[in-house]
Amino acid sequence: MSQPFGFYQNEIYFEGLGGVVPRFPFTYEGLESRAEAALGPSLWSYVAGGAGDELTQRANASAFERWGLYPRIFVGAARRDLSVELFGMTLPSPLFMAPIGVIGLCAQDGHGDLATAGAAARTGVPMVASTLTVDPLEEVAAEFGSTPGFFQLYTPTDRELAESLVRRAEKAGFKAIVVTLDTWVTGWRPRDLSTANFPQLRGHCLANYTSDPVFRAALDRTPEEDPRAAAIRWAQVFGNPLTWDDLPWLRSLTELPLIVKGICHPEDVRRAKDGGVDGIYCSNHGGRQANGGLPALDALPGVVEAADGLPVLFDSGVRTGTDVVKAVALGATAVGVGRPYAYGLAIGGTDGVVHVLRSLLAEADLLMAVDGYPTLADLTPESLRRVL
Ligand SMILES: Cc1cc2nc3c(=O)[nH]c(=O)nc-3n(C[C@H](O)[C@H](O)[C@H](O)COP(=O)(O)O)c2cc1C
Ligand SMILES: CCCCC(=O)C(=O)O
Repeated sequence: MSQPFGFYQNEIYFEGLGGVVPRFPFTYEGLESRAEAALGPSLWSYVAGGAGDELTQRANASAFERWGLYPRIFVGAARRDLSVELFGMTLPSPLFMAPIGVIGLCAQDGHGDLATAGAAARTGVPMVASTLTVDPLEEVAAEFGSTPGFFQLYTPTDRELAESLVRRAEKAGFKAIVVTLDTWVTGWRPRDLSTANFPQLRGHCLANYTSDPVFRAALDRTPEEDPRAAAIRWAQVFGNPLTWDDLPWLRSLTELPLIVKGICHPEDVRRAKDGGVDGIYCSNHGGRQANGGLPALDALPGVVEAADGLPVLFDSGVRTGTDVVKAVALGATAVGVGRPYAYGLAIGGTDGVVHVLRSLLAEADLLMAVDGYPTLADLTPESLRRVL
């Protein structure tokens, strides 16, 4: 095994001995305030904002406070192993980067998807690339190095286009397809409404569409000649209110592992499982879609139980390494980080994302060392106690 994740702490201290002041913040609040300054009001409201009065968004994060980890003694957790098996791959840790649409814009040069993919290559932490990347999916995949990447599909109403996107993702080397089910229409987002964000962002969402032969064939004039017509066509095909009747078709799209994202109800898990999916992704989209809902963490145990051995990916509210550990203890196979890495990207490009990922992993690793949980398998619901 390469050096433990917790070694990041030593690196920072060594640099400190040499008088080097850390470039990036170590708390979520620190990331937020630096990112807000870097992004400017419009992008900040898009990334930081959520649905309604953001009750669910806040509840997602505070749900982690209601669980406390028991320390175990005399365990000798000097060596930790955070590796995890997922869809036949061995990942160095349970951490992955959740899909973030138009994240490209968060980087100074506007190519943040490529910078994020570069951070995946450097850390071994997989990126789930959104359908809404600013650069085409093939260019994003080319930056992954030996780290596996997953492709997140927003299923268009044009089935042929959906098939084409999946074919391209397969060809580009993506290792799994994540179909997001909770965003065929965007939720009520007051911050985006007050900055009239979406019409502006829309122009940057199109790369995977305008580079697609099926999408292009449906246009009278090329997107280069008539970008407005391409944007209109995109708005027409983007959102598909899928039903259970569509699951067999989705399943037939690929031989790659198929994961459905946005699942919180155990009954939905059972139906998805019956439909032959390979993984369940428990998430409420970081509180960006529906407000007033259950914190995703509170939905996780029911999802895990119903998944009955099927891998469960989780996100929504993960802010620290201890959050990662708690989600694993509650049964998540892999844990997605969202906004924090977008903030790292805004602050420092690839280096900023690498910093956020390494910080999360170092904190998780050191917590497992101090509290006596040498492997992920040692973390179970019995390791936790409800504290509030
Ligand atoms: C700015 C932004 C854009 C997002 N875009 C997508 C997307 O394109 N596809 C998707 O499935 N989820 C998207 N999500 C949701 C994330 O994948 C994830 O569920 C969410 O960020 C988790 O919440 P957290 O960031 O508060 O932890 C987006 C989230 C943010 C913050
Ligand atoms: C039109 C959807 C935008 C990307 C997304 O999923 C989000 O903002 O949460």
